[in-house]
Amino acid sequence: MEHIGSFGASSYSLRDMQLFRDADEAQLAAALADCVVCRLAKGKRLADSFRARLYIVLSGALAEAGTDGTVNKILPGESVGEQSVLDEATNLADISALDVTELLLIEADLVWQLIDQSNGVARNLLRLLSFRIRAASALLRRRQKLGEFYRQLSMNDGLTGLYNRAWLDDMLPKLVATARRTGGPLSVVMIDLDHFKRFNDTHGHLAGDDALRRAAAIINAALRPSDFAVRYGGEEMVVLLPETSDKLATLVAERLCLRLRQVVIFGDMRLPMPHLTGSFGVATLEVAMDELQLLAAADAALYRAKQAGRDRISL
Ligand SMILES: Nc1nc2c(ncn2[C@@H]2O[C@H](COP(=O)(O)OP(=O)(O)OP(=O)(O)O)[C@@H](O)[C@H]2O)c(=O)[nH]1
Repeated sequence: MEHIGSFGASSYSLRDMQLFRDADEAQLAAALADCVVCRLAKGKRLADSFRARLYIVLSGALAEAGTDGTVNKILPGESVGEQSVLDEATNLADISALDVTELLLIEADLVWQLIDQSNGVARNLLRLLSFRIRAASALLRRRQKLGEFYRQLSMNDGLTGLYNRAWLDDMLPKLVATARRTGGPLSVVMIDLDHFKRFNDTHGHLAGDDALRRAAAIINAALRPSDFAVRYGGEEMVVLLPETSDKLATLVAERLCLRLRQVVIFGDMRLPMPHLTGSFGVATLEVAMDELQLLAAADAALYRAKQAGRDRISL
């Protein structure tokens, strides 16, 4: 960074600077006359490792790079470093010149002096900081929303919108632990669509995808808000039923089985497989079981439902 003279000897006007707007110009001009004006070549970083200072852009522009890849442009009349002056820390993280840039450099002591002497400067500084806090909060809110969006994406299955296997692996142990702690029942229903390979072979994979989406929507819509539907893999789904006994889970599975059977995939009954059916395996957590054994029990029950002729439930 090259020192090119004093502010008093330069042709720059205080009127154009946010921090000095509506403040006593003559008083400020006298106070700032000896301050250094320096020039930063295009692309050069504003390296300020040892002292907290305020910089006001006189011409050109600075780029302040955030840790999230955002770039904040600082234009003539705007300043950087207010916060580092106030908290006496050097935090001019990653600031570089977008163009040949001339800066007014004000040492921290002088900034404090100006604040003490001028209500206008103090007010402008507060306004600036308030604006920055608002901008930072808005950015934080945007990031939170984005984070929530990606969290949802990572938990849900892309085709059906049901929870995915990763969510199940995370959540089922927690549900099991809760059931153990409270002593309440926990049931699961494993669901497998019947003859789905034949459905795909007959109507094509895209129609198969569509049917799978329909089946998932039917199952999801038939559950209580406290239940969870998960795509377990392929055409297999799992329903988690907290606070649900084996008797109640059987009723739920029967309802799901009936609802699925009633769905009309193709209105034209002359087409092969105009309906979808599913087989359902019900299991309820027992004292010695962990989550894997609970799923294995539901899977074994599902196998029995398939063996018994499909389109039915089994315990
Ligand atoms: N369209 C579509 N098909 C899928 C998807 N995931 C799995 N499948 C198909 O589902 C079929 C499952 O076939 P199988 O495991 O043989 O079972 P099935 O034909 O349903 O027979 P049963 O289960 O014994 O009644 C396979 O053809 C898979 O390709 C998917 O996301 N979309």
